Amino acid sequence: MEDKQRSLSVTSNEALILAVPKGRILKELSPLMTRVGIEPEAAFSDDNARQLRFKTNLPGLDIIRVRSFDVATFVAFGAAHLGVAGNDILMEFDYPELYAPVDLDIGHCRLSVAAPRHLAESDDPSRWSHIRVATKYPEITRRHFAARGVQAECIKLNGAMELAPGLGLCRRIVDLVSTGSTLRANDLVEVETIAEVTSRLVVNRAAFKTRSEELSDLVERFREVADAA
Ligand SMILES: Nc1ncnc2c1ncn2[C@@H]1O[C@H](COP(=O)(O)OP(=O)(O)OP(=O)(O)O)[C@@H](O)[C@H]1O
Ligand SMILES: O=P(O)(O)OC[C@H]1O[C@H](OP(=O)(O)OP(=O)(O)O)[C@H](O)[C@@H]1O
Repeated sequence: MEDKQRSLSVTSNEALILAVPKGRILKELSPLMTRVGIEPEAAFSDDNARQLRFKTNLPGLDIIRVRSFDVATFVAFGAAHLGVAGNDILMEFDYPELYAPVDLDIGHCRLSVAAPRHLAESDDPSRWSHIRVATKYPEITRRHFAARGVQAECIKLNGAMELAPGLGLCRRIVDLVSTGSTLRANDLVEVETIAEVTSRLVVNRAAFKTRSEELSDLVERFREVADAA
């Protein structure tokens, strides 16, 4: 309780900015932020509000709410000092400016290659030299297949990848899988796992040097809460 009421040791007039993803991760992140002692202003929980930047109970900390992929970009370019992003997104951008010190143990899923059931049953991956893949993750996909000498031609989609094989866009997809129900509902099967995914606390490396006291304090608070979960 004492921890929760601790204020930030602010070393600059400028508020620190925490970028959080809207959507599914926010549902898991909100109780974690409460345990860290961060209470956003009321408009943050109002789905109809058009506001994107919010004050918190901590005078030196504001929150911005952005698309999950954009969290990494805001933090990498220093527009936000820290944020929360899945390691799927961190792997896709591979920004050297990002430091990801805490696994928050939320947003569990995996990034996998999937194919129609009938194809997977007769497929021989050792014979592939070129494949076409629909995905939201073209960089991870290219790197993954290039590592074993396969050229992956990626078609970038932003959602509903599971439709692509059935409609002749490609034969394989790379997408996130959690329960597997989206794959099953579209008659696809997982062929291989590329990476296990959870969400991480990410910090801009330059900001971590220039505002180390405040940022280390926040990182430690998130670490304590994640470790206690
Ligand atoms: N089915 C899932 N189960 C658990 N975690 C998931 C799942 N799908 C995605 N995630 C995690 O949540 C993050 C955001 O998911 P997604 O890209 O689907 O965004 P969203 O919640 O639909 O919001 P938006 O597309 O508007 O940013 C992903 O980067 C991943 O880390
Ligand atoms: O294995 P499952 O439990 O079915 O979860 C996997 C689905 O979850 C994610 O989609 P999301 O619901 O976020 O939709 P979107 O990618 O179309 O935004 C992912 O892209 C899969 O489609």
